[in-house]
Amino acid sequence: TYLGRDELMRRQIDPGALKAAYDYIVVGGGQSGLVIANRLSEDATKTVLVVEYGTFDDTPGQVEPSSATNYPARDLFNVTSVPQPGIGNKTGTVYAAAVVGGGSTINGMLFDRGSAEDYDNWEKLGNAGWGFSGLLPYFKKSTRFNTPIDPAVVADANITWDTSVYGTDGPVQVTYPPWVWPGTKIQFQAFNEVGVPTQVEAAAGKSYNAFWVPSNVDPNGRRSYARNQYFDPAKSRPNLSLLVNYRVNEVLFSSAKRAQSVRIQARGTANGAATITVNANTEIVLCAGWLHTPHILQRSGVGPKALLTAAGIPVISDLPGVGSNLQDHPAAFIQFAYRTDVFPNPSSAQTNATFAAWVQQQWTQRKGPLSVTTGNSLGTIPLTTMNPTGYQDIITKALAQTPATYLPKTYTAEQLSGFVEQRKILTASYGSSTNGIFEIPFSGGASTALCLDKPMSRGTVTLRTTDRYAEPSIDYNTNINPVDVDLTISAARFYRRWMAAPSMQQLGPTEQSPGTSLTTDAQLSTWVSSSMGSSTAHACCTSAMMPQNLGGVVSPELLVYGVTGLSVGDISVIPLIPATHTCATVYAIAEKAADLIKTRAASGGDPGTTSSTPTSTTTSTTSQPPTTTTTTTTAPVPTQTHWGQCGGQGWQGPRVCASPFTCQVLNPFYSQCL
Ligand SMILES: Cc1cc2nc3c(=O)[nH]c(=O)nc-3n(C[C@H](O)[C@H](O)[C@H](O)COP(=O)(O)OP(=O)(O)OC[C@H]3O[C@@H](n4cnc5c(N)ncnc54)[C@H](O)[C@@H]3O)c2cc1C
Repeated sequence: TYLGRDELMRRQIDPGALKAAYDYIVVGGGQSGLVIANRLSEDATKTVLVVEYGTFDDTPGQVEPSSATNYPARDLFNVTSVPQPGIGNKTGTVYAAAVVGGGSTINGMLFDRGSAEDYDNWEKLGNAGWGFSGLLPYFKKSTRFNTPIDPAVVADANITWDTSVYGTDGPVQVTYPPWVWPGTKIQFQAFNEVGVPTQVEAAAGKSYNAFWVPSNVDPNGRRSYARNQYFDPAKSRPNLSLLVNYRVNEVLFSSAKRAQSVRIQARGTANGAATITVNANTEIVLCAGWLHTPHILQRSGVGPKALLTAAGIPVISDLPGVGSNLQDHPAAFIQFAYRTDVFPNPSSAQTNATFAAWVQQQWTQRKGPLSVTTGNSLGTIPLTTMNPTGYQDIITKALAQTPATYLPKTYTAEQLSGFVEQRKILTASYGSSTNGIFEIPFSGGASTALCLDKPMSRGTVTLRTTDRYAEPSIDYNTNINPVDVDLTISAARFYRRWMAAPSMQQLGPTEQSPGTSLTTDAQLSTWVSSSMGSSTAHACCTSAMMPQNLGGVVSPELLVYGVTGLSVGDISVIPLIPATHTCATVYAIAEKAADLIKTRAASGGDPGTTSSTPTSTTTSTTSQPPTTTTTTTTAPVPTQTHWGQCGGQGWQGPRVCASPFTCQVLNPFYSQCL
């Protein structure tokens, strides 16, 4: 079957075979969790258990480039945000992976890094060692750059790179696919004409202006990701165990507030049904992603005191920042059409049968348009370029705001101070010519998503006080801060300038939305509200690495404040969202996290090795000891859904689906066929 159940059964450990204790327990076998589990289990004397809510996705197509825009529901949590007043009360799809390999199993395979300033900003927030120079070794360690297989495509499109900023033998394989739509070259030229030069290698800390971005695919064009590059090579290690289809409910603490065990429950079983408690000798590492790492912390008594008290959860550590500081890249969809587009273009396969046949023929050699994932070129534009005469006014406006006005009402004095620090750094980035504020993905198409890379608004992930096991409440607070609207208006006006560039005229661009009649700030602000979506699947920052007196949740060593033996190794530790798609950054964070964990274990520092009786944080579930009885998994397997491939390549807006599929626009950025 599509899930490859035999393979699934071979790979997962049986819940009955669980040991009473492991040296390390990694919560979540997603992207970061598999990296950390691999690195920790390199030491054969250390036992590592990974507990993952999802299962294996062995669908053959899931490693093909076409999977980059499918986002299969079987591999995602089913969550929707609360209505967003800043964008006309729309609710938004919440993107959080529920599958072995996590986001790396289903993402768009666009593999870029932020600019050096993005990471240096983290360091400025009190996180020594987390600037670009501190992370570069881990960007390298996680990657291996393969020379693109088609030198003709490289030469024709003038794709450039610098191998020195990638690894040579890291797990994740990175390269440029053998296809570029001809219109892309014209778009690069037009960028150059409006003051946006092309970078030679953006991954060298220069991912601003216009640049090429590789895909995380192997030389055969197949997805290279955490599951096949970090887990599969390590899966036969006797000291590494992965339990799938289990949810971690809580972390349990000793009376000395040392994280001592996790309480887990089979997926799909009723809350309050039998649970199992597994002990950790050395450390528990939370890698459940931006959505569930804060949720698990809150359920475990680590979070905002008022929230925990309302939910009847004893407070282990009052950390107001758990679940706050939520950031993503919201996107507004801008639509143009080309009257005199070059041939072939991303729509040609739908309109020209000869070209469609050629595309299929090329794909038999794993070349041509079907080798492309979501595209390989980006404009990430500094505000000083987008709005040279108005950027200073936006900065002044941001700095003049009373911070609490646009922040969640739950923010404490510490969190407000933390936001003020963030704002100082963010506004410096708004005035920088070497840091991008808006992303414009382009691959030959005329329409695209304008993605706000540095939002000023902050959202929340909040446990439901009446049902702690229900999915948490997600409030992105998209565009709640008017500065974000000003930035998006700047981006829309800049896009028009780009479309008006001399080179672009050979394509005959015509504006469709916002529409040429909308010119004033007020008109464009209405358009922003109607066209913007909350997420491009880059949510982060909900257990931020910042000083505790600024509302932080973890230290620069990634240890959770107020307890011992507990760390976070996933995307939620990011304090400020970088101007990049987040996958490559998560690999670097997880690689660095693994080194930090190993180093402190070797030095006998935190978390120590004391053991005492765990204190339960809830009485609503029943703990049962692990048994040695062999049982087969009782966790339900999601039902199969047919997923079709949407027509078109690159960012072409709503896509045409082949009958009998119906095209569903997920957000302005991506669409899929149901
Ligand atoms: C649809 C989509 C498209 C994307 N496209 C791109 C792209 O093109 N380029 C790019 O750079 N980035 C992209 N991203 C972002 C990137 O993939 C993510 O930021 C990254 O994978 C996050 O890694 P993580 O380890 O923090 O979380 P995840 O990889 O999400 O891992 C979290 C894991 O924890 C598990 N889990 C959750 N709760 C529990 C629990 N209670 N108990 C046990 N397990 C639990 C989940 O099942 C999941 O496997 C995309 C993301 C998505 C979702």
